[in-house]
Amino acid sequence: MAEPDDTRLLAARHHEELGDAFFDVVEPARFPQHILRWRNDAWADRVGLGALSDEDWIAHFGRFEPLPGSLERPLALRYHGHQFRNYNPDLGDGRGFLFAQLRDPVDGRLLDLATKGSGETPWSRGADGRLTLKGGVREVLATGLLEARGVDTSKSFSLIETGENLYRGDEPSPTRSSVLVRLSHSHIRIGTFQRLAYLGDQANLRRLVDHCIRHYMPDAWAEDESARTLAFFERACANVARMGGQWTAAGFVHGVINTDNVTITGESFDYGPYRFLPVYDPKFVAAYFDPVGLYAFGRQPNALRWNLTRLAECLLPLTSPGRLEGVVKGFDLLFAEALTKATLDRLALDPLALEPGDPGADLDFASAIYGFMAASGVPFERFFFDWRGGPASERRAADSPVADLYAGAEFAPVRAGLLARTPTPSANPSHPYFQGEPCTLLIDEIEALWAPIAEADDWSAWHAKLREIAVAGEAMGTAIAGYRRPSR
Ligand SMILES: Nc1ncnc2c1ncn2[C@@H]1O[C@H](COP(=O)(O)OP(=O)(O)OP(=O)(O)O)[C@@H](O)[C@H]1O
Repeated sequence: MAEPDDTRLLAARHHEELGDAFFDVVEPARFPQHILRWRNDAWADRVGLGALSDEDWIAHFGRFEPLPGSLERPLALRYHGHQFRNYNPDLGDGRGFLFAQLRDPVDGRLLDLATKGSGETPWSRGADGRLTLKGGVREVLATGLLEARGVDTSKSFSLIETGENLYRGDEPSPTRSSVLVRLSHSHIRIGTFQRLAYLGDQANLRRLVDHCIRHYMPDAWAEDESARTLAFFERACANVARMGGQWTAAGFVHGVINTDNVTITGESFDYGPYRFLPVYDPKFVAAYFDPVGLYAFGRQPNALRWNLTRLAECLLPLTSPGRLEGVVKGFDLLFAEALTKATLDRLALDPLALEPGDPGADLDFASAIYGFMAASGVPFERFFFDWRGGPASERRAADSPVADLYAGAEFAPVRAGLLARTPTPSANPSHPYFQGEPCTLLIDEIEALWAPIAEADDWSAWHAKLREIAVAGEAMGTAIAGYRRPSR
């Protein structure tokens, strides 16, 4: 068995403690090939796996030999979910499993290493249990740019091409296969609760609430079950609101906000048909299979509130219905505050805080920004790039290719708000990144990165983009470390 020679790996096995009603032990697929395409060295270093050789990396993340001290066998997790508002009781990890758990040595958070495309499970529903290479390539890009834009997202930890031919309706087929490993702060989905509520399994519902509090929000603990269930729900709402605010400020359209795709920690994950916005547009829809725009950019907060309402319903046997409803009613304000914070973070500006504890001026400022973006059609990322650090970038913004948009009367309140605030230390206006162009990932760019891989197995443009994303993350103070080549 290949072993990491870095002793910092803090392996854990907490999911198993929930009991075998929560998962099925499964076998990984045996792939005909293992070609390492991406290893996330920055995060691997952080969690104590950075010293693995490529060979050992493939043994763990392509053949799924257990990591020492972690799970002995992979666990396909059980869950249900509303998909586009239709309840589906046949879900569960159909092409993935929980491979390992570990503690982040820096902040102590419990992290999961989980897979996508690792083979069939009892929940595959007749499908192949695989992930296309293009799907994996897109997910690595999305997670990288979201991290750079300050979104709490799962990290793409490993991508290995696996040498099979797959058939898909939405890709020219046959198409290449891959297995992805992601690092995430829990995979406990709203759908994990829904399954227990559907089965009427109150004992396990209680166990799950207590497990979530213990491992993901220990400050919510209270002796009284009703009080701690409510505190758990409040934390989950705040986490999900934070994620929604970060998505909006990042110009990100997730595309499939089903209850099996939202976790109680509010860490963004599952990157299928996602898009980044070219310009601010509430009607923008990412998924071709969302004809009515249920998950359009401007409807993301509603979708998240709807998800949380489903979570509240699951908790009805454990706490007061009226108080759960009160928390749901507070979601819109939580979201507005989260969006304001995420917007200020993206601009690296301190809040104005005219009155202590009164976020009013900052909320108004965020509204003015998005109002301006909608009315002017300024390219989404351009605005944040031009104005990062507010007054610290005023001169640079005057030289922007869209400077004329900043000269109109509609921009005046935004300019005043920008100039009234103090840049934070992470504004970093002299970083070389801000002398170049904003880092974007629009759909045409993604297709152009994929084309040379598909046509000539040429990965250079994809790696160049990942390097560019890493530089953007460094400039914006969001990256934990720089890019390193994927194989050595
Ligand atoms: N090719 C496939 N084979 C088996 N199951 C699949 C396949 N594609 C999707 N599924 C299952 O269908 C459901 C919805 O798919 P979705 O794409 O939202 O999830 P996923 O990306 O596979 O997993 P996750 O939500 O962990 O990111 C999941 O239960 C997933 O496991």
